[in-house]
Amino acid sequence: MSAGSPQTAVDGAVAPLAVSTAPNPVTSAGRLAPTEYDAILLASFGGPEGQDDVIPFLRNVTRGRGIPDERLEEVSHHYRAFGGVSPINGQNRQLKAALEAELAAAGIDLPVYWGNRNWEPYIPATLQEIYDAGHRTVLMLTTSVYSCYSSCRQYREDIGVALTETGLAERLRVDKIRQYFDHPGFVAPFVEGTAAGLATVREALGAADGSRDAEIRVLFSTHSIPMRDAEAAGRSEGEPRSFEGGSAYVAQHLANARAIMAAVAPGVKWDLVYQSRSGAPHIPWLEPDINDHLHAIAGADGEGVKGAVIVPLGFVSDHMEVAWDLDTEALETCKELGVEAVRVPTPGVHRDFVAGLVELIRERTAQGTVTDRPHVTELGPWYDVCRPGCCENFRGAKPVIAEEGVELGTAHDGRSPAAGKGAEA
Ligand SMILES: CC1=C(CCC(=O)O)c2cc3nc(cc4[nH]c(cc5[nH]c(cc1n2)c(C)c5CCC(=O)O)c(CCC(=O)O)c4C)C(CCC(=O)O)=C3C
Ligand SMILES: [Fe+2]
Repeated sequence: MSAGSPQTAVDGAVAPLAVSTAPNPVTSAGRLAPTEYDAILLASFGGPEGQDDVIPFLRNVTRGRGIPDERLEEVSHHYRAFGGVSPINGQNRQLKAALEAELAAAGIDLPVYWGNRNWEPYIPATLQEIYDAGHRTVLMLTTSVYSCYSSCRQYREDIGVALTETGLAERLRVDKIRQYFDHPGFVAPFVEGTAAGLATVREALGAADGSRDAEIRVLFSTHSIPMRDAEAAGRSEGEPRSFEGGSAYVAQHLANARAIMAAVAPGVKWDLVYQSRSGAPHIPWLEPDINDHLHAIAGADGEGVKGAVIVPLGFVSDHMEVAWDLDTEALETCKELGVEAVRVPTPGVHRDFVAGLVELIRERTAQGTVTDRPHVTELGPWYDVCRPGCCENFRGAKPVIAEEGVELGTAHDGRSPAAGKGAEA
């Protein structure tokens, strides 16, 4: 793909995202019938709230994951530089408030509870709070949207372990909203941000007319994960598909990036790159790293890239992985290389994103049955209930929910209306 004359509008106009509501015969095998839920659980990563929390938080995150002490030491400095406070909790409080307001505006009477994997409020305490308030049928919405162990199975395991440890396994039903990477509510803010970012970089190069687009690269950035996890993402006995790049995680990002570029600037070159690698050096993770890639395309022997639009496609909010690894490190690399760069916002509390989350809730509830499941890639809409064993945990099986053949998390002790479960025709 090369540009001499730009193949794209330079006035900031974007083409509409190609949204499909066609059912996917493959993933509909993992659908649940509409259900009368009585609470939403907003589940997230969690982060420290002060300097004293930093080390205990990092120990929570890395427990049993084989992350070297030097890496923990290194990452602790990122948090220390922010006063020990991760932006993620504040962002989740804002998201919860925005979701509550949007649900109320839509006339949907569902309370929203918040629980984290790695910091207070912890998921087990939140499940207990939900139960004590009399709710029995819970729909979990996670702030992590793609398929891989860290983004999907680990959340399902944390609920499985929490239900088991709190003794609520037979008393509380917890289902999960599909991985929603390709829901238009998640993708639309990136379309808007990428178009604006491209306009800014063109202007910085003195080429608002797009005449230097051949020197601009859009870099879609996501969290690196170990190759073994990447290969196991979305893979299971029941999954008939093979995925581009050998990984559902990779394929989902590539498909999203294509959808965004088709809407924004079909003539501009782009790449998928990775960030925030941890783990021992001899263990292979997804590459290229964003900083290495910037050197490769813009350095002395590079391809002459002079402008970069950095799109944090893997993330829902501007938390530490964005604020540090992109805004501090990657933008610094761009400066060193003389590359004009902008970092596009994450969905955060963008109105399209919040409205999209309410749509995702509505497609699952019997209260306001919606059968459309919009998606902007051919991979989705993703499964409501995962295929057996998908996104394998190589460190040993744990109790898990929202997986075919697994009963855990499907029972409740009866306050809320009995809800039929099973795949829809
Ligand atoms: C796929 C993915 C997402 C995106 C999906 C999602 O959002 O869930 C994500 C998000 C996040 N990751 C975060 C922070 C950390 N992740 C770590 C470590 C790791 N992440 C991994 C993967 C992912 N991580 C993996 C494979 C590891 C290695 C350890 C392991 O195999 O489990 C470590 C340990 C130190 C280090 O190695 O960096 C920290 C501190 C924060 C909070 C930021 C804040 O505080 O604002 C967020 C949102
Ligand atoms: Fe992480």
